[in-house]
Amino acid sequence: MATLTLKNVAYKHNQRQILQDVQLVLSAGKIVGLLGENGAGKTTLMRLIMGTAKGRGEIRVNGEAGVVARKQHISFTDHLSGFSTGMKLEQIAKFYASVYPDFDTTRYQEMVAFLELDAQQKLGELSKGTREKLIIALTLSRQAAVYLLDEPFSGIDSMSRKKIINSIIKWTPDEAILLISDHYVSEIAPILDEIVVVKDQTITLHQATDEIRDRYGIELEDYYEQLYTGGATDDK
Ligand SMILES: Nc1ncnc2c1ncn2[C@@H]1O[C@H](COP(=O)(O)OP(=O)(O)OP(=O)(O)O)[C@@H](O)[C@H]1O
Repeated sequence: MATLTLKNVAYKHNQRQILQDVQLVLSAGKIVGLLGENGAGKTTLMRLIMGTAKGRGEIRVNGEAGVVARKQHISFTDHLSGFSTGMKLEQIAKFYASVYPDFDTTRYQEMVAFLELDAQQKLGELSKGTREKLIIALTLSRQAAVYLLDEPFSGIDSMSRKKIINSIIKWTPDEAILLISDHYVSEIAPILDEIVVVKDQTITLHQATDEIRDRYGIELEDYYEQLYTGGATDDK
């Protein structure tokens, strides 16, 4: 079963403390919202989990702490920055299939059809939203324990958002952990099992969404808003 644990994780950039004292335990079968304001450190946390940023502390995925072993269990597409803009989508998919033995081409083709991507289009021709759809298709087409989606809804219109949410529900394996970051919770609230809030350089809250609704009798959006206006407390 998939597990992701972070113990005493800290990260500095140019002498500036970005994250510190980060503790987190996530277990299999959960869709987890990683929430926080601009610059809170959500992307940094994903890059630390993936091993593309190096910090202090211990990060384990399925018990593996070493970066190479850990990476094999994680599917994360870091903004496709390594690909040239002239590459066609079908070439990118072929590259993924050749590099990742766990890449499921059938699943990818299904997602391409569902998200209405054009395999002949070039990366540089994609709109922001279409690019996000491609990232989701590539990321979820791998068979991994942990999936990381970094702000898949930025710049996305509401129809595409619904499609993306539906693809997440349909294609995220039941036994995996999906960590999905966003500034706002409203867009993804219906599919989240847990939320993790990054604030003041650390994780200030990790709670099940059912518990929030049951205990406080309010929707996730309102609860999250209260965290910033001082109304909600974390007494976990
Ligand atoms: N490699 C880096 N180069 C420059 N700045 C960095 C780097 N790594 C972290 N930072 C800084 O760390 C802070 C957190 O950034 P990060 O992108 O993780 O936040 P975020 O929560 O994902 O924000 P956003 O929601 O705006 O994407 C920022 O102040 C950023 O400038």
